[in-house]
Amino acid sequence: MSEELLKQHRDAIDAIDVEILNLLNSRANHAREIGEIKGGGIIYRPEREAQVLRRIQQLNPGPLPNESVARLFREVMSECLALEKPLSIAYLGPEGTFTQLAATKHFGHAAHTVACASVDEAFRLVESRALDYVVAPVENSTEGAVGRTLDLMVSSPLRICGEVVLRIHHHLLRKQEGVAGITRVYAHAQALAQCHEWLNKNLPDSVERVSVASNAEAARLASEDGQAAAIAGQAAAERYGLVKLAENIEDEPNNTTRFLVLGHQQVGATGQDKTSIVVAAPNRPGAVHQLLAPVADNGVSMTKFESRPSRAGLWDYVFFIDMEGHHDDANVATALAGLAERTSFVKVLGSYPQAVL
Ligand SMILES: C=C(O[C@@H]1C=C(C(=O)O)C=C[C@H]1O)C(=O)O
Repeated sequence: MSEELLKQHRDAIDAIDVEILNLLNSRANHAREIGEIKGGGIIYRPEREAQVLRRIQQLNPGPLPNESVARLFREVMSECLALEKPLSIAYLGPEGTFTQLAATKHFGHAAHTVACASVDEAFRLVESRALDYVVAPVENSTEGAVGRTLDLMVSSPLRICGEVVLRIHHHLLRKQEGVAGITRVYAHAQALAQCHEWLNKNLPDSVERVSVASNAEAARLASEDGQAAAIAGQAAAERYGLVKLAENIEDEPNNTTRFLVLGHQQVGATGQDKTSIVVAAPNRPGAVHQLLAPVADNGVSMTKFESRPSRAGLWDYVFFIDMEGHHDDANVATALAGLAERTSFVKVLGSYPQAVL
């Protein structure tokens, strides 16, 4: 190893760090000025943040991978925004849930995440403006829709302003090493389902599977109960000081959850957006097909179609539809107008930038 060469590179890094530091602070000063111009109005601008991240990735000359530069700039923007006004984000707690991880992935570490007892409470706190945004899981690649989030969106005044996609790794966790003496395993119902095959193969039938409100709650319970194990993620394992007995026990290697970010604002178009709506279709043959004709006729791609009981009558359904594009884009606007003519109920839940990270 050449000590001289090492020193030269470290001196260069020291000089660059001073430049980066000064540039970061000039950026922060501009953000603060922008905060003044916004004058107490809406500070967080998801469309602008998505554009910043996409542009950085397009301009990236390497060797840092696009994902890394996007993560770094995500944090830079988070700190700049916090100088304008720190954001508060409601999520299903306790600390250490995947939803908290999703909130931090989307807003960066300068945002203040607030654990709530339920998704309902998280929605309520944002609806009453006690907190700024809510992050809630909406679908999982293995287990499908998260019904409660869909149901809440039907009547909530909140609008979707972003999406977060997170790879979900589950681990079998316990207070102490070894599987001997485990009589129950705590987990969220979705996690139990996502690890169903693994559990059948690796734990005796006598181990009771107990469904609890969240994966972090499962970890918390296991931290107080020597006869229990929990299924939860890395963050929950660290938060509750648990030992990992088995890693990545999800049955599907690509197990991924999609979360939505909801707040009080409408988000402008970025050119790479999604629009989510919920519609009712009359209960008669061909109704859904007819309802969707304007979507196909206007060349709008549907990325999701999900039915839920409407709660209005037996075997009455509402349909959650995600499509590519923004409601201000001409083809989406025409499709939405066509849909509205064919049904008594259509609600635009929001148009928002497609996930960048
Ligand atoms: C600086 C702004 O405010 C926030 C911070 C941003 C940033 O740091 O680049 C971008 C969008 C906003 O969420 C802005 O609106 O441009």
